[in-house]
Amino acid sequence: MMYYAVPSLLLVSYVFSRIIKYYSGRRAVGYLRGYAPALSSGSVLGMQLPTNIEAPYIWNPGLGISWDGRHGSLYKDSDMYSLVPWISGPPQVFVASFETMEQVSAHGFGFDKRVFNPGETMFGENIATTQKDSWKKHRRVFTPGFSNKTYAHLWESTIEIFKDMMATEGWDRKKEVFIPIVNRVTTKFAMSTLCSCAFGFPHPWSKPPMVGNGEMSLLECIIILKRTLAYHILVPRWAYYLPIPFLGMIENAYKLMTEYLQSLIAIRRQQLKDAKSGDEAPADVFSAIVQAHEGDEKSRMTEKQILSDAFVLLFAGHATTAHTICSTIGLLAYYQDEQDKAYDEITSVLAGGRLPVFDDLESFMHLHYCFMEANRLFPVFPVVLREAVEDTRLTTPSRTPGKPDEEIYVRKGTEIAIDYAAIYYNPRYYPDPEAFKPSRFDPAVTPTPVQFIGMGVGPRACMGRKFAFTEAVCFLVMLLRDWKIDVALERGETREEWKKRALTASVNGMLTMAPLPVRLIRRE
Ligand code: HEM
Repeated sequence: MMYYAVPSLLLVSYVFSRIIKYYSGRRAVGYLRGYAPALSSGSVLGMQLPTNIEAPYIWNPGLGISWDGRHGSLYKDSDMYSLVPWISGPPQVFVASFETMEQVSAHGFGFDKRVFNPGETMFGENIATTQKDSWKKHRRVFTPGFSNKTYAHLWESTIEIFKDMMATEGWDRKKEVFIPIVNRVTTKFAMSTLCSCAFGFPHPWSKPPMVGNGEMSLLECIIILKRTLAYHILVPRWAYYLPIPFLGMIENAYKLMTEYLQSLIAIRRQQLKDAKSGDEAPADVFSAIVQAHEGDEKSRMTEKQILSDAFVLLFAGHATTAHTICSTIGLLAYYQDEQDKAYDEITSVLAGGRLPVFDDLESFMHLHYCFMEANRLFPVFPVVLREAVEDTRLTTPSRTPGKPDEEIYVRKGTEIAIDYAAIYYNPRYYPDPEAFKPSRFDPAVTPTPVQFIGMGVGPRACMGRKFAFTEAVCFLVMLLRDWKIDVALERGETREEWKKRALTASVNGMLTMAPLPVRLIRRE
């Protein structure tokens, strides 16, 4: 009898604790209508298990819930719904209206970055994860690195790296080039420009920087860390000492990245010291971060924070831009009329076939709009998370004209998911949302242009916005100036079938494009 009593008691108390979790979760989301999955959408456990988002019963929505549900099927008749998990994860409120997004993104309404942030598991607190005064400190440290001098240098470097890429790949000697996976090219390109202009060290196309005495490239090391982030959160430290090859690989990548960043920091400190006695010091973002180990209390950071910020810069600064340049190329390959408009703009600005200069940036507005529209159709972050840091009120306009705003009271600890994907695919905000229409952002064509929110809104909006636009526009000008981009069809495939195969994406931490095949045809 006793044999069964203990397990039964444990089972009963577990079930009881889950019931309490569910009901306190319902109270936390102000009893907002929604779903009761077993796991919350960002749950680490859920990332490893198969996901489903079919209403009415969603058991594991997974990180892809916003992207998979971008056409709004989960919202029914309101712009808010809740996910209250009963096994693991915090209660969540998903919001898909501009008004609520602004409320949650602004300071002072009781919302901030999440207290437990998976982005901190590897290297600790950094600019993208921290809150309040600590965040202000990180932001202050980064700011001088994002100057016009940086952008002008970035423009020049983009041109140089573009030429290096063309020569090294042998494309500059060809009339037609087949690129089976554009994603790889744009990733390497964005990494090269970031290394040169944010970190101040070269990343030649033929000889990318290596980590750990040539064990693997810097890019490969970052990719391993990105793909295995969930293990860092789930697996306890002691497990890495067990003879399990997979965990050994993660630990090795982590160790190599730490050593690499520490050596970069040491070299830069020395350069900055030498510069004080005459040499010219690099004035990039990395220098700004590295120098934060000295100075007053207001801006001094620990070695751990410096290392974590350097890693975030390395990651956020290349993967996001690479993804969006890749999707822009894919869309321009398919929508030839938009590519023609971009080409006409380029030939009119670069009359006489001259090279573009940084001062031309604002003249390529159609390319800006193409990049924004690519970001709208394939947002790198389909959802952005915040947390209620106090009990607070959340409102959203009613969908029924004349009815008062919907209002709920959320408890401290509730996660708010700003559903960018659902906003972007909502015809109320972006008419004909499936279509690639860059001119929807253009005030000269659309009297009330739509809003660009793809780099966040409010004080936590993207620091690298101008960096990304400068690089992307310059890269696209260089590419389209000399090459017509076209879809690369498989035998017997139609353009429509290519679109279904290639212009598609899935969530893998962030949104990831499917392998994108294109052809480049040299312009006469
Ligand atoms: C197309 C390219 C990019 C996109 C779509 C993008 C998107 C975003 C978004 C949506 C956020 C806000 C996240 C939130 O509210 O929680 C953000 C923050 C950030 N981004 Fe970007 N980003 C891009 C490029 C870059 C680049 C090139 C850099 C650096 C060189 C960068 C550095 C950062 C940093 C440091 C933050 C954190 C800001 C803070 O919390 O104060 N991003 N980005």
